[in-house]
Amino acid sequence: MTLVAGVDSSTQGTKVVVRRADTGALVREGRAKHPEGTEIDPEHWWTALLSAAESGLLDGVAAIGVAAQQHGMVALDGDGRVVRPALLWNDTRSATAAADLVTELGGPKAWAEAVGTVPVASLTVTKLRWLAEHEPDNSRRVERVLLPHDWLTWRLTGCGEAVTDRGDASGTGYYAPDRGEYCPDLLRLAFGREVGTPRVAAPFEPGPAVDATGLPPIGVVSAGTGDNMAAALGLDVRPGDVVVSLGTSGTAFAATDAATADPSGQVAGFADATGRFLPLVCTLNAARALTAGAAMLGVGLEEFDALARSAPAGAQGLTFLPYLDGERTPNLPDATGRIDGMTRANLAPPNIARAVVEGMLCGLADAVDALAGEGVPVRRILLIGGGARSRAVRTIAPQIFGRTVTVPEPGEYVADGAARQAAWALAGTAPAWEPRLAEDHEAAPVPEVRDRYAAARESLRSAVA
Ligand SMILES: Nc1ncnc2c1ncn2[C@@H]1O[C@H](COP(=O)(O)OP(=O)(O)O)[C@@H](O)[C@H]1O
Ligand SMILES: O=C(CO)[C@@H](O)[C@H](O)COP(=O)(O)O
Repeated sequence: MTLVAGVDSSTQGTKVVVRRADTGALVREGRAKHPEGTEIDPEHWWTALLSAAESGLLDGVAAIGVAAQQHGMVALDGDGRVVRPALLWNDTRSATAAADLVTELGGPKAWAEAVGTVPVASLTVTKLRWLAEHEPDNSRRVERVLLPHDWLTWRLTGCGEAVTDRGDASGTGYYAPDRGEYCPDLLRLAFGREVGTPRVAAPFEPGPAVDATGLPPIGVVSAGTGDNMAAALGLDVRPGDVVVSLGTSGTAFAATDAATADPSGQVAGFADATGRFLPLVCTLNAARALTAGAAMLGVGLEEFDALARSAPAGAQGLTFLPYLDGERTPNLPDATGRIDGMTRANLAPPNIARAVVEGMLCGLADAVDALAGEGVPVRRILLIGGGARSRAVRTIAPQIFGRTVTVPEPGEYVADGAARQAAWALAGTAPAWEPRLAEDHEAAPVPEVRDRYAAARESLRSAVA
């Protein structure tokens, strides 16, 4: 029995799955947490990977792939040491740098045409500008910039050649997914000079063997990819499927044959891990809005869930804007959250819990609309990520999205996608893995919840403009 492994090194933790290469059946899995914060020494990802893989988890594995949170800036000096902790996708300090870069290139349309995406603080290119402006000494030492998954793959393979894939590269802001090329002019614009970038491997290219102390011998390391691209691969998405992932970030994305270039900046025109494209909308506030809501009410996630389900649709008039960590879509990095519509009659824990779930989902329903506005067909919504484990989320989602919501059985779809990439790289052909079980959730739409949310969002937007 040939085994393959997939790693998901996401914002809050590392998950590792080991699956059969022929059927995709789950054999074993491991996990470890990452420290809190929006900057982190990449060494923590490495120790989390070793810890998730301890007790022989990877013994007998023939190939491994790594998927990780997108966009993080891992800046290395000439000796391959990090010059500072990695700045993560959810670190908003480069928001001014993003706005400056948009202006300097000639506006949002120029960026959409160049790289498919209008930079916001999440993109690596804006973090390079921030580094150049705020930390000149560190900046002078930078020889190479990698993404989190590139760095982990490089460590796994003994720090030889650094490789990436077109999916993760497309989230840098200095790689054009439609042309399949880096854009040295944009690196110079952002950083004042060019820096080394990893080679972009072909989809499913088999890489070298694992060469790292603390791990067993594994013959093939695939190129890896960004976590959203890996989830698309793990779910084997088809035309018409839109994935909504409720992790630390909220994302809505689809795999398409044509590249997108949205000058409004809502839809990022990423590439996927298979040679296609992955238009994607990302919010900064998803599952952690639920944990913050539960903490505010002084209850655990299960009780929070029960409270939300006990309140009527619309939370008796409460509307929650979930911008607890600022927001990326809409681009309001300095925004804060808000609860509107409070009265003596409706200010009760069930309504607050319900409003938090509804508000978080409304942000993702806007994301699905933005994809549709770019011509992405929406025939099925697939709900995944930690937040999809909440029963309240699963039952309220069809009311907010106004359509059937399909929830695949709980699982680690990012790590699964990385494992599938590894199996594909090993065999040279697509593995025919069994489709995963899924449950359809239906409910009558409640459009007034989205109408109230839209009014609150626009009122906040005009207040900060
Ligand atoms: N039953 C649940 N209800 C609500 N949130 C949950 C539940 N289970 C997990 N979560 C949340 O999901 C998040 C982790 O989801 P995950 O998709 O693994 O995120 P990431 O990939 O960003 O690390 C955590 O914030 C966790 O609190
Ligand atoms: O920035 C994005 C997508 O553009 C995020 O989706 C990150 O890739 C982090 O993902 P999670 O930790 O939420 O899975």
